[in-house]
Parts: sequence; structure tokens; C-alpha cells
Amino acid sequence: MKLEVKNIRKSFSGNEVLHGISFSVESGKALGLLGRNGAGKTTTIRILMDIFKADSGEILINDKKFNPRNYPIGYLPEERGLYPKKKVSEQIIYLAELRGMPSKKAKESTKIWLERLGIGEYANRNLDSLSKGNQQKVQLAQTLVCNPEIVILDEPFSGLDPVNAQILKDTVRDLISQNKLVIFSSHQMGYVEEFCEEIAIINKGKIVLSGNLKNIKKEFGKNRLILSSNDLSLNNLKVMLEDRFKDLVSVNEVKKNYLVLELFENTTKKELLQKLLEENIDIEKFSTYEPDLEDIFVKKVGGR
Ligand SMILES: Nc1ncnc2c1ncn2[C@@H]1O[C@H](COP(=O)(O)OP(=O)(O)OP(=O)(O)O)[C@@H](O)[C@H]1O
Repeated sequence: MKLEVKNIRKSFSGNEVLHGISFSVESGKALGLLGRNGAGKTTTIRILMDIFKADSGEILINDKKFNPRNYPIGYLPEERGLYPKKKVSEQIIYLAELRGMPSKKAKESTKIWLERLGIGEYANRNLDSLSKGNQQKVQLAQTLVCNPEIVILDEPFSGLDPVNAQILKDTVRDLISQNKLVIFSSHQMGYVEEFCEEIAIINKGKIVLSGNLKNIKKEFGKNRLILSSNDLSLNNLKVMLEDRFKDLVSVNEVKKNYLVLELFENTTKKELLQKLLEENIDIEKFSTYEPDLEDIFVKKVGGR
């Protein structure tokens, strides 16, 4: 399956908050929808789920108009909407049956998911007697109980401790390997980086970067190198480069343990290395720069 979001616009009371959002994702892949608070992630997801209508633009699945009611979708909304005073397993079974799952299967699948997410022991407890993180896992069980083909998770990691975040990461990895189509929103880059093949960064209602994460990293790292020296501090190394190497490279950034350099168009790595050796610099690190997603995000969005 291929899901395409094309040029979506949305206003609230005359104030446009999405200015033409486009991205696409296929089965067997996860797309990370990234952005700062208020960027437009949840609004985009609500439009995908047909909770809000877009003012213009379209959403297609395999080139046809997408209606979420016609597809097996698991949706974890940002506002977690289960019944606080009802028993955990009862409400998951009830919601699975509402979505058309036969009663016996709903019971089996609920049991499997509660066990798998490590909350089997709470099956007969009222939801509001569980901790926030465990309630979040109940919501996740509810999202996945019907074995959806499309999984949409709005901020699934919020409120989870590292152990539970790991359980969720393993679950998402399994979904990807079972050829599900996964979309999730987050402003936590680490999670996205671990298993998203595709990303779309939204800033102030616009996509500022989207596509295959590996390719994006390659493009960002192009012509960039890291350099540090055993005998010069980073600041002294920077001053020296800006003085004697100004025709070859520019210093892009001073990181904690190294400088990030950008080679000018006609300079090769080999040439730079030779010149550095000629200057008798005791090189500690000299390698291709591989940006992490956080670097890319900060560059594109200008802050965390
Ligand atoms: N129902 C609504 N009525 C009016 N404005 C809204 C409504 N829903 C969202 N907005 C506005 O749309 C913009 C985008 O909000 P949205 O919730 O989509 O951002 P987000 O990226 O999900 O943020 P966060 O990470 O904080 O959840 C914000 O300026 C928000 O105030």
C-alpha cells in the first residue's frame, strides 16, 4: 500500500495552520512526522483520520481517494480516549468487537496484546487505577488489537519510561517487519532515527524536509568532514584553519570534541589532508561527517 498526502491546507477561524502538507509512505516502512510543538503534526494526523476536513488537497491510497473507514487502521490519538472506570480488558474487547472482530478473537487478541506489552496482570483492573505509562500501553493494545494494516501513532512515546519505550520500539519494529504501514509523530529525534526509513519535518505548517532518512543524511553530510587535533585546542584549530586554509574549507560548527568543516567545491579530502600534514598538525580525528537527525532538525527548524 502507498499512502500519499498531497498539498493539504487547513485553517481554523481564518488562520491557516497547514500550508500545503505533502508526504508519502509505503507498507513495510515507518514515516516519522517531526516538528516542534504547534507545528501541525496532530492536525495533519486528524485530517488523515478524517476527524477534521482539509480545506484543500487530497489523501490517496494506491492512487485512490483514502477513506480511513474502509481500511484496517490502528490509531493512537494524542488525547487518550478510553474509559477510566471500566476494566482494562473489557474495554479493549468491546472496542475490538465494535470494529467488527468476532468476540472469541477479540478476547484472544486482547490477551495476547496485554501480555506482550507487559500489562497482562492489570487485565481486570479499572483503567484509572493504572499508572500513566501503563494506561498508555493499554491504549496501544487497543490500537493494535484488530491487527491493523495501517498504524498511526500520535506521540506514542510521551510518558513512557525507558523500559516501556523499548517495548514500544520493539513493537513498532515488528509492525514494520510484518509489512504494516506506520506513521508516527514525535519531537523526540532518537526514536525516529532508530526505525524510520522516511521522515517529514513540519515547521509552522509547512514541510521543510521530507524523504528517505539515509539519503537526507548523505546529502547533509556531503562535503563535510570532522577534524580534531591532539596538539591544538578546537578554538586554536579553528583560528588556524580560518587563517591558512580559508581557500579550501570553512568551519561550519564547533562540536564538543571536533570541528565540522565544509570543503569548498574544488577541494578534495586528500588535498586537505596533505595540507594539514604539511602544517605538522597532529591529527586526532579526520573523517566524513555523519549528521544525526537532531543536527538536521535543528538546522531546518532552528531549535529544538
Ligand atoms: N481545533 C483547533 N482550533 C483552533 N486551532 C487549532 C485547533 N487544532 C490545532 N490548532 C492550531 O493548529 C496549530 C497546529 O497544532 P497541532 O496540534 O497540529 O500541532 P502539533 O505539531 O501536533 O503540536 P504538539 O507537538 O504540541 O502536539 C497550532 O497553532 C494550534 O493552536
